[in-house]
Amino acid sequence: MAFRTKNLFEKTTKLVRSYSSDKIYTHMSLTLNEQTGIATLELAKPPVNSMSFGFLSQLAAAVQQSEADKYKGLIITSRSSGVFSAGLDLKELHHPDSDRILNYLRRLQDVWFQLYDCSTPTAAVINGHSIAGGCLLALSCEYRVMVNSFKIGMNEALVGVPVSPMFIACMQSVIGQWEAEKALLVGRLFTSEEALGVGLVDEVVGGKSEGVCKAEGYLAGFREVSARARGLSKRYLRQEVVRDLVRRREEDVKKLVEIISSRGVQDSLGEHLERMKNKK
Ligand SMILES: CCCC/C=C\CC(=O)SCCNC(=O)CCNC(=O)[C@H](O)C(C)(C)COP(=O)(O)OP(=O)(O)OC[C@H]1O[C@@H](n2cnc3c(N)ncnc32)[C@H](O)[C@@H]1OP(=O)(O)O
Repeated sequence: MAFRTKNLFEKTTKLVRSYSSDKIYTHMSLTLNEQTGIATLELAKPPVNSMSFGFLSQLAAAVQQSEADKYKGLIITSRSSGVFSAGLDLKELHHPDSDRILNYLRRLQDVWFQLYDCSTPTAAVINGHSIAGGCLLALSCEYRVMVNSFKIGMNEALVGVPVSPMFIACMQSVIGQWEAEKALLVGRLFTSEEALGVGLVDEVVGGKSEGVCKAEGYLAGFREVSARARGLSKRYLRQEVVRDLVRRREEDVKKLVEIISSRGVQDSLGEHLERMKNKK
């Protein structure tokens, strides 16, 4: 089989520069299978694929690349065997500079809109823990297959941070209002099997390669379907959620900055970071 690893930086220099002056595509790789037209985006920011400013910029560029090059599908997975993504980089949220946190959250919104609203068929192979922002990333894809023995969910309640509207919208759209409420208000992390039970993931498998096969199977299901009609239908199906969040995005981001910067939330974040340090 012919595989080609793209140097995304080369192809998207202009785009990437407009997002960030960070050196780009150091935190992930995008590999196109030229036979199937399906690309795999492998997250590779050790140790836990935390979503720093630079990570989000690269993710945005990779999603744009998949649209621009009209990939037949995009599979998002992790190079780590234990963590899909630990979510937002807690260091970005703790004692933030006011301009940086504003731009950071705006970038998070941008990435989410791009991925959630992209016409490219998307699938997540969740081959490790997938927490908060990591769960958002998986839920923004159309199809999720999860390797067993890991945890997935949005733990904001346990971190002491409110769950933001786009996280809520995504969770609601996948598991429904009541299940979302029950999970989000206590920051529940589901095992792979529990996630399957509640519909948070579509399949549970024994390992990553099996997961990739399942994801390829899902994406191959669109081979006979008009890409244009499919892309438009996806947008129509998701437009209500997108429209509402686009309309209120600036209001949401300013409110979130205010909340995150508050003394109580900063104290909780500090305690959470301390707990993680001390668990060793
Ligand atoms: C929109 C605005 C509001 C949004 C609010 C919240 C959204 C979020 O996404 S907040 C992030 C929430 N995520 C977490 O709370 C995850 C915390 N991490 C874990 O539970 C574990 O690390 C995990 C289960 C993912 C993996 O466990 P291990 O494999 O045992 O690794 P370690 O715990 O030893 O971690 C290794 C190393 O990584 C650091 N780390 C972990 N998570 C994060 C993170 N989200 N951001 C930054 N850094 C993180 C951890 O502290 C360790 O660092 P060192 O001690 O320096 O090695």
